[in-house]
Amino acid sequence: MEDPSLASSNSLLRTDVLSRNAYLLIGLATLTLLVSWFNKKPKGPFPPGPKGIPFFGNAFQLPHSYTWFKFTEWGEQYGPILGLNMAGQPMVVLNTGKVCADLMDRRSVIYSDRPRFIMASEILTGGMLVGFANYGPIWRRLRKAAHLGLHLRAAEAYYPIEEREAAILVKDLLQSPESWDSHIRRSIASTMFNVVYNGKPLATKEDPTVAKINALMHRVVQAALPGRFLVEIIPWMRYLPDWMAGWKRRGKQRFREDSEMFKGFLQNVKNEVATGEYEPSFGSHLVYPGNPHGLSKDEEAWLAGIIFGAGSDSTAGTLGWFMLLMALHPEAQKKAQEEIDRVVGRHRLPNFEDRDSLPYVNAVIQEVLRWHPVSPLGLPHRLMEDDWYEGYFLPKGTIVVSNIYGINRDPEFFPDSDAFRPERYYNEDEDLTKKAEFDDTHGQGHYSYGFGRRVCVGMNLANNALFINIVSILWAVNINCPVGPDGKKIIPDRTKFIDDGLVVRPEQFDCVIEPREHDVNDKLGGL
Ligand code: HEM
Repeated sequence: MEDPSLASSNSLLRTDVLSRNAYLLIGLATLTLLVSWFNKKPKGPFPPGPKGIPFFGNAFQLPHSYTWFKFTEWGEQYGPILGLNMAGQPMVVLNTGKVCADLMDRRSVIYSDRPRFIMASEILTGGMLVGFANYGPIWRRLRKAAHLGLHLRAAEAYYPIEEREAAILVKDLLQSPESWDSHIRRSIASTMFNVVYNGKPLATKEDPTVAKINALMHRVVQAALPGRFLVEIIPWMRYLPDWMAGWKRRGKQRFREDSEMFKGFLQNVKNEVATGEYEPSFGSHLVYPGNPHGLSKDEEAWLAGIIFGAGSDSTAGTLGWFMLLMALHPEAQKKAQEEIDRVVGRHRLPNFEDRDSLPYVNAVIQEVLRWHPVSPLGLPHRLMEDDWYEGYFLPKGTIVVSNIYGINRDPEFFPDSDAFRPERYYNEDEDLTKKAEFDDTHGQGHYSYGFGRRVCVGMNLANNALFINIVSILWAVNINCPVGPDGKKIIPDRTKFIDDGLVVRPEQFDCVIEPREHDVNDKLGGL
């Protein structure tokens, strides 16, 4: 979704004061790039990759969608570390877990920066969007505060919110199963909103507050796309006075409005904390007097808002893949349900205390995350110093992309990798008491949460939300493919997806959701 207030500045050639001179500026940018290109003397060989065209290199060879398939294909041809030239900007794509871990985990001290996003990070979000922030003092403060509120133990404080929302989701699915996607999105938005700000469950996924935060996230992601703003190619334009640069003026105005919005949300939490009567939330942890994170008021407000924004669509998108995979794999669904019935019984909804006794359900969750990560290429890292790896020279400033989709399907670690097989998370005789080990996956068994110091800071919260929703859905309902007039199953196309720039989720598909027992609704209690 494009923000109309910024849209007028989105194209490179518009009727802005500057756009009249756009050709001149593009010429200047080209000249600058050419000069720096010819002056560059590489200190060693750059990793191999497809041959590009003069000056633009491989910039026009990347497809607009399914990029991860192309990277996987190139990886098979050129090796685990693929070198690309994006019009003078060196970029490497890492195609195995080992290379990702060697560089982004084990050398994280120089692989943890992000590429510079002038419009998206510096102007629209004042440098306070933790996921885009450069590796420096602001990011360190934000990340530390985020970690304090979301680490494994801290995330347990949000169990009651997650259990309540999962129960509401089940009730909604039983009432109007055809709207399953909306129910999932409402439930996760409500979970994340309450985890961050606390309050009441949200009534719909179209809640105006949520819609505003989502719009901001989309605005930022759109602004980060290559070619959106000329300033990304000619960085000195960042210093043009506002009266000369409409795009900058409008961006700053947006930033002021969004800052006010986020401060308002957090003020409500502050008011509650001041009364002494409040439920713990990420926000209450941030504003609690005496907390040691050292954030400014603006940083606090932005961190809370962005945690909501980063957590909602990613978790809901993963649940979308879960629904698809359950419709496609009734045998795995049945096995998980049998385990749940054995451990939990049929008289109550599952809860977090059941988790350790449900190894097969946990394996289903790992396999969903592995099979289709919502962020197939993660977020790009940027190399902060010259580096050497396996005889290749990687210059400072290289953009480093992890092909998470491809790595999660590396046949060496995940044989028959296209198959949905939760059993792969157990040892060979599929003894559910013995977990299989997967090196360098931060204990996850897949790479979907990224790497190094930039690894997803919300992964514990995401894993918790996925567990309680998945186990509750499987306890309550069966998910099946619809049957056509010819009596045959209508199988959803597992290769179709929506990529909205933030997450990749399956294209809308029909499935039949039915209660596992006629009185399942009565067992949900007084919701
Ligand atoms: C299934 C759900 C999720 C997936 C698959 C996912 C995946 C990712 C990935 C791949 C990255 C980039 C890591 C890197 O740069 O190497 C990331 C970063 C991030 N994620 Fe998640 N995420 C999920 C849920 C969440 C949740 C629930 C939250 C918040 C509570 C969250 C907050 C963040 C933040 C703030 C960053 C930026 C970290 C930084 O740059 O320091 N994510 N996530």
